[in-house]
Amino acid sequence: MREGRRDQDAEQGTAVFSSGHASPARLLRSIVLVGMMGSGKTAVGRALAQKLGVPFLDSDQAIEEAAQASIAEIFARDGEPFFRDREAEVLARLLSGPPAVVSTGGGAFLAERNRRNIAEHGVALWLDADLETLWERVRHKESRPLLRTPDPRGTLAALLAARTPIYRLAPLRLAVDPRSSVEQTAARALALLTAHPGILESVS
Ligand SMILES: Nc1ncnc2c1ncn2[C@@H]1O[C@H](COP(=O)(O)OP(=O)(O)OP(=O)(O)O)[C@@H](O)[C@H]1O
Ligand SMILES: O=C(O)C1=C[C@@H](O)[C@@H](O)[C@H](O)C1
Ligand SMILES: [Mg+2]
Repeated sequence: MREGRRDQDAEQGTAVFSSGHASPARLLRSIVLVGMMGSGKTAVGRALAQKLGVPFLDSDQAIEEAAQASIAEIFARDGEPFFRDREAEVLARLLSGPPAVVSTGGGAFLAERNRRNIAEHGVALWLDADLETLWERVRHKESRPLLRTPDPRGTLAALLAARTPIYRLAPLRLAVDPRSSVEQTAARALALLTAHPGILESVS
């Protein structure tokens, strides 16, 4: 790790990190990033995992690897219900391992079975971004099949409105500041986790 020490704790098999002035700490539960497409779950999740010295896992990427197909291809070929079943299976598998940062697909937290699984094995952290920020980040990408509509911005707005009450069920929320870089947002996520009991255990 660039900014701090990273050891592998032989007994626990989990990483111990110390970054900047913080004391060394061990991640006790997986951090599961939830929120809309474009909120930064993948980008921020990867940076956060690096800071914590734990594996980074992404349910969308794991589905694509297992299916040897892109998410857009799976949606087109097998339909959304099939994708949601694979998403639940993959998420359960990713959550069954040692503590990690797990980024989910934008719809994963909507399913009760996934919320239950996440609460059992980890803690959900909602990346709460506003419509403008989300739209700026997703508008030039073709990879999100749910936005392949005649009015993708309107679709994004409708999804945001419908999903926000469910994302609010996450125990942790980070308001995404569009002026913050991925690195700065990951640092803010780490500060939030450090302040919340039961997530990081001091090992000093
Ligand atoms: N804090 C940030 N600052 C600048 N760019 C960002 C930030 N967070 C994410 N991005 C960029 O926005 C785009 C979307 O981010 P990302 O793919 O991480 O979203 P996501 O929440 O994983 O979306 P999905 O649910 O579709 O997987 C990417 O190009 C990413 O690099
Ligand atoms: O918001 C959603 O429902 C989705 C978001 C992406 O991460 C992918 O999981 C897929 O495109 C569906
Ligand atoms: Mg993602």
